[in-house]
Amino acid sequence: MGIAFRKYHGLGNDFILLDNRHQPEPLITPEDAIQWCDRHFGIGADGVIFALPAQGETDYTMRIFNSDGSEPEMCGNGIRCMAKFLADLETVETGSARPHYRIHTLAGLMVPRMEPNGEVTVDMGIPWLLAEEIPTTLAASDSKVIDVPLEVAEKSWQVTCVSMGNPHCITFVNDVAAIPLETLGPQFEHHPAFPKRINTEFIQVVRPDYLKMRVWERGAGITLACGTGACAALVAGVLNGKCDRSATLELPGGNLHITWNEADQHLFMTGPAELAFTGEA
Ligand SMILES: N[C@@H](CCC[C@H](N)C(=O)O)C(=O)O
Repeated sequence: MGIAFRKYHGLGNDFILLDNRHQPEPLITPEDAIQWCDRHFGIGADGVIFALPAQGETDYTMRIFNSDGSEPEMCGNGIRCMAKFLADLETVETGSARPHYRIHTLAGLMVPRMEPNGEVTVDMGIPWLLAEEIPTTLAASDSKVIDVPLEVAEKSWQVTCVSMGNPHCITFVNDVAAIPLETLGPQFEHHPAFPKRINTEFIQVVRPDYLKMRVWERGAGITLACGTGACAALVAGVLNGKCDRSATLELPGGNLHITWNEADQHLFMTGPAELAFTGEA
């Protein structure tokens, strides 16, 4: 007997979801995840997500392995997919699903809420901005990293760093389509200034409420969308005076809507989460 899985995606950022609610340890190893995520020899995905038992005052716990087997702290598109997965499981089991979930992650509490149109809005918590929190050596540990120079591929880039629990390095450019992401991405990811590696977003400001984004993800490479990256990019845009606190982020896989509340500093992300197919591996 194999392990049953369901594959979901958020704007083409795709994940294998496992019902791990009966035991606290992930059903498969990081090595298995590498094999399962392989697009030629496996199921194919950007990561594997485990719906685990609750911790503390939460409903469930989420863990994720990237397609290279590393374990990130958080995943924005993934948590929308996890909410949809849980709602689908609960509907089969009890005939109805909760309108929202309190989910424990390595980045703290996240709260996805189901929208009437099928999209999911997630309270992503508060961004972390200090260099030691990212982490990066680009500034003193208790300083923010806003519009500082970083040497990559024999060029100086002005970068801003934001942690959404996981680390992001954001660069504003005139034309995202002109960025050679395949060659630049790995050089940002493995730059010695980032001891835990980094997710890298290139952002083009079309209007203060509309940004275009391309992303190179730590542990996964080029993906069609990144939820934590879109949140980090909006925060970087606000910190650099380039965008509004509420904006649409256009990614290769589609659009996300992000709002950074002034009152409590929480970020809210709204976007789709869809079932692609189910199987057994
Ligand atoms: N695609 C995700 C982020 C997944 C984790 C990332 N690769 C990391 O290592 O931090 C998202 O939608 O946020």
